Amino acid sequence: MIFAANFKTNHTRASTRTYLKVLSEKLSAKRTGDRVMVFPPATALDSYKGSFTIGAQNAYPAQNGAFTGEIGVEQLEEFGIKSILIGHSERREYMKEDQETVAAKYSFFMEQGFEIVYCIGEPLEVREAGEKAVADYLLAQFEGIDTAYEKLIVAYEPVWAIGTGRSATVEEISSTHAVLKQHVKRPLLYGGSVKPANIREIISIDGVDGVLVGSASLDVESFSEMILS
Ligand SMILES: O=C[C@H](O)COP(=O)(O)O
Repeated sequence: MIFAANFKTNHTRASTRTYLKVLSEKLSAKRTGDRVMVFPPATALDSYKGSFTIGAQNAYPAQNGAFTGEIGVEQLEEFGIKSILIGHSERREYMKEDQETVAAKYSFFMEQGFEIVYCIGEPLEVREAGEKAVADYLLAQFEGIDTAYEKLIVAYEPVWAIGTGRSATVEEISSTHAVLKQHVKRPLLYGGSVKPANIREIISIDGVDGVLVGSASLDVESFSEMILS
């Protein structure tokens, strides 16, 4: 099982250091075979020691160069970071990353040998249009994406469940993951209001290989509780 924390625009360098120190102490009790990944904000990236993987929430698809405000591979290599989130719905929405942009970023970091957590998810109006509409929407988000890449992890995050406190139902997760598993033979995470109260139910669903957690991962006790539950 993969437990991934996406801090988004939360935590500082100091609070991330404290968080990871506490997390590292707790993870000695985790089940063998579970993986823990933490995606802190860029200012908190560093080469931390612990039984977790540190990943970047984003990076510009270049080794380095004249890309004001961006970080590239050079800045990630300094800390030995080789995992990255790509396609998160918040970047598609707020940073206007369209499918072409997302696919180009994916191809670049795939060529660099990065482990990629590739995020997909439908808006509420698509969910309300029915399961076929959801399947069509999600499969279109694999346009330009090499789903055979051995370092690919997919995260299914229905947009309407992100940050709302209302996760998708067991039936919605089960049926959607079943469709995705027909097309992608890689680990498949669920994200969208995962928290200690629903984690057991969600990771017990067939086709769920882990979770990508936002809000409920910001507190190390909460994230640890989900991992160790
Ligand atoms: O990357 C994490 C997802 O956006 C889920 O966020 P959330 O747990 O706050 O709903």
